[in-house]
Amino acid sequence: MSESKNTLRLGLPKGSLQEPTLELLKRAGFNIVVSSRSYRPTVDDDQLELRLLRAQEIGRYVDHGFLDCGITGRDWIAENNADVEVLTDLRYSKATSKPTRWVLVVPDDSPVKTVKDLEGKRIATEAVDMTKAYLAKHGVSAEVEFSWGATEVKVPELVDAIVDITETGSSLRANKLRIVDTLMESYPQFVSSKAAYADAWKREKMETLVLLLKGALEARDKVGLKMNVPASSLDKVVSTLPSARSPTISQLATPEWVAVETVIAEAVVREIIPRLKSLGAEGIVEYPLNKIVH
Ligand SMILES: Nc1ncnc2c1ncn2[C@@H]1O[C@H](COP(=O)(O)OP(=O)(O)OP(=O)(O)O)[C@@H](O)[C@H]1O
Ligand SMILES: O=P(O)(O)OC[C@H]1O[C@H](OP(=O)(O)OP(=O)(O)O)[C@H](O)[C@@H]1O
Ligand SMILES: [Mg+2]
Repeated sequence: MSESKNTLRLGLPKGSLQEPTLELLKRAGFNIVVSSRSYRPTVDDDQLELRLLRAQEIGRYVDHGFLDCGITGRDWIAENNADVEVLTDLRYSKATSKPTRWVLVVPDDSPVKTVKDLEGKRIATEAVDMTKAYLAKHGVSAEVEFSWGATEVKVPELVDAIVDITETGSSLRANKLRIVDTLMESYPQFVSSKAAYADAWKREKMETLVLLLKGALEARDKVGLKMNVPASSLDKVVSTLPSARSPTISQLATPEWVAVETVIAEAVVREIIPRLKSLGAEGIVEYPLNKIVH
């Protein structure tokens, strides 16, 4: 076991968050290979030592110091009451960039309208403590039973309501379920043990990782756009571009033309390009971005 000072042991979540997390690390510049059945992925950075663990357990293992740091959902860090340093929220999810939501859910045709209607009833969930704390906050006394998963199938035959995860809502629709309330929103977080945070080398390594991960996330839905524009329509072109900062404008060799370069949301490109074209822009080039670091 290499316990040398210059190694950072990072836990990555197996399960729902595995693929999006490896994809994000790849965009951040780290190529990770997970061979089948192996929970020790390899990475092209010999200062990193990786472990794949259940998302539910990473917070606890960081707290206890088996891992220096880890990426896992804020929901499980809170549920485990893990005493860790949160370096950052990482705004990605399984399928979209929306957060995971833990929701109180009943069958579409249930008479339950608010949490108060669950007085004396039964609720199944994987997040028992979160659910108990929520009921206590609302002064409702109901039985909360732990569910190992496939929780949607348990209403209405086994329980009156469930508290489960939703992202896109498709599982709820498929199971004809209705949301009564939201208990928590969660994104993955990058967390560190107190000891790793106090170690100058580890802390710097983690801060670099966080910078690269955030840069990769920031660039994810954006593209670069550059074009040549007649100087006479420059003002109109600039007001068409929804850039957060002003675009870069450079003079071309011919005085009547300028080059414009900017970063915009990929979602608006298909509307903007025809407008730029109609304003006389030429040589419009759209290119992908790997990272944006502010
Ligand atoms: N559909 C989803 N969309 C976004 N995030 C999700 C989704 N499902 C789970 N997550 C997030 O992934 C983490 C792990 O989720 P969960 O507890 O459901 O375990 P899992 O990895 O899906 O394994 P399993 O559900 O099979 O036990 C949590 O932090 C959760 O917020
Ligand atoms: O709103 P949606 O986008 O449909 O996401 C919600 C689903 O995602 C999770 O399941 P997961 O993929 O973790 O499988 P699981 O049933 O094994 O937990 C969760 O338990 C829901 O079933
Ligand atoms: Mg799951």
